[in-house]
Amino acid sequence: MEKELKDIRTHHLKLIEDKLIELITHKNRILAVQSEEIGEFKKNFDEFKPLTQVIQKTTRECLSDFQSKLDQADRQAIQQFHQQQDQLEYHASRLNQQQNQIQSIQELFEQQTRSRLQIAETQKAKERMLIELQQTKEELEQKKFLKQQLINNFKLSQQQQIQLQQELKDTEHQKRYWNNLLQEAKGNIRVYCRIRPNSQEDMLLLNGECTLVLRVPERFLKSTNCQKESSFNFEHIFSQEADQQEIYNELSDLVQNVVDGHNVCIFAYGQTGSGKTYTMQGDDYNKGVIPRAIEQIFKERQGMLELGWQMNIRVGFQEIYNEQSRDLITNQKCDEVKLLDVKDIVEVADHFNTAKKNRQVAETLSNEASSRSHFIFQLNLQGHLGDKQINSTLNLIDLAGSERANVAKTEGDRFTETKAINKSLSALGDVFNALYTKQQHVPFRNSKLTFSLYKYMEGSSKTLMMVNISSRSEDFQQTLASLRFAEKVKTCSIKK
Ligand SMILES: Nc1ncnc2c1ncn2[C@@H]1O[C@H](COP(=O)(O)OP(=O)(O)OP(=O)(O)O)[C@@H](O)[C@H]1O
Repeated sequence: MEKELKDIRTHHLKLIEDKLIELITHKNRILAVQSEEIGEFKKNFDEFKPLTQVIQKTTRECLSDFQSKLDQADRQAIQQFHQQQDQLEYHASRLNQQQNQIQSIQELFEQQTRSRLQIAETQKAKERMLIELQQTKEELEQKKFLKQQLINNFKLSQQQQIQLQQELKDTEHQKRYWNNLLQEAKGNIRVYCRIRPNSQEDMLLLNGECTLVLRVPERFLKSTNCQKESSFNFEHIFSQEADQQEIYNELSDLVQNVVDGHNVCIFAYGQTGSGKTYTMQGDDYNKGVIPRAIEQIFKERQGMLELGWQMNIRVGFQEIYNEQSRDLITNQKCDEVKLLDVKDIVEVADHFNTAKKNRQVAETLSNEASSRSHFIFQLNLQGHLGDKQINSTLNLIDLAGSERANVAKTEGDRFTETKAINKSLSALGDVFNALYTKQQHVPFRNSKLTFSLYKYMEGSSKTLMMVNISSRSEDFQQTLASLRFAEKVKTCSIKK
């Protein structure tokens, strides 16, 4: 076995060796062929070298020629590009123009569409208006018919109106007659009292609307010889709380008497500062008797004008100081004031302002003249309707401060003033007494005040004395004096 293996190996080795020898021989043959081919190639190369150089040169020339042609082509291409760009821009601008034109056309189109819509709406509105017109026409026809009916009714009611107006005139006449009777029943002279709101003291006690109790304050008990308490009765006593409207309500029927054709005098009496001017004139927010009376008379006049009356109103403003009378509009001394025609309340207010200014000037010249002088506002009413006539005057008087200073203790201007005031106020008391006790002789010539007012106080005239008093204990003596004066005036009406 081992021998067999050894033989096989030897055989194979022999085979490999043969193969290797064969390979090497083949290789050598190839190498020989190759070196032969290289020698051949080298020989060929040397032969082709000048040709190669010619080819290279030709190639270079070709390249340079090609390059210059390429440059030329480039330039041409750039030139063409610029030309085309110019053309493009030209076309672009044309395009823009065309676009703008298209836009304008579009806007025109939109406008047209809008106009068409508007026309359609106008058309609709026109149709609506035509319908409305038709309706109005029908309504007009109806109204025409109604108007004719109204004219017929109006003619009928005109006759009724004439009848009613006649009845109204008769009623007015009767109203005046009854109002006068009522005033006569109340007395031709009335005394009201108003307490100025200025203290919490209990010097004055109200007992109902007509009775007032005056208590003598402690410190005056020894100096006065009157009772501790005195009671006073008047037609009406206004408490401290009473406002301007409440006051006016109580005397507006007197003002009505003027419209009914009777003379009326309303006096505000009292010591300085007791509220006379406040009661008569008031202020911007609390109108007093004068502005309210003016309003009432103008209102009444309007009613009478509507009933066919011819009416004329005149006003005058007077001041009496130291027994001298002065017209506050002309600012001249006078015996009788000049009455001025007035159309309306505004004109009266204008004159009032002039009077106030003239009074203020005098006041600054002669120290508190307004407290020391009497102020008279006069309103004359004249009217006629057929055979009926009215000629009456309303006198609203803000008297000088009534304080009874001891004349003997005063000197100079104050002496003259006090004397004049005392004289005129006592003359007023005397005239009241003589008038309402029906004395033969009425001493109205005793003072400028009574002389100015006498003719408005006699006959069917009505007089109201508004006594303004203070409730402060330091004013006790003045309050007592005022109440006593008022009581004296009141007794005149009782004696009647
Ligand atoms: N009832 C009242 N309610 C409110 N204020 C009042 C009232 N009465 C008077 N006054 C005020 O008291 C002050 C004095 O009043 P007023 O001037 O009316 O007094 P008078 O009596 O007219 O004085 P004189 O005699 O000096 O003119 C004023 O400021 C006024 O506004």
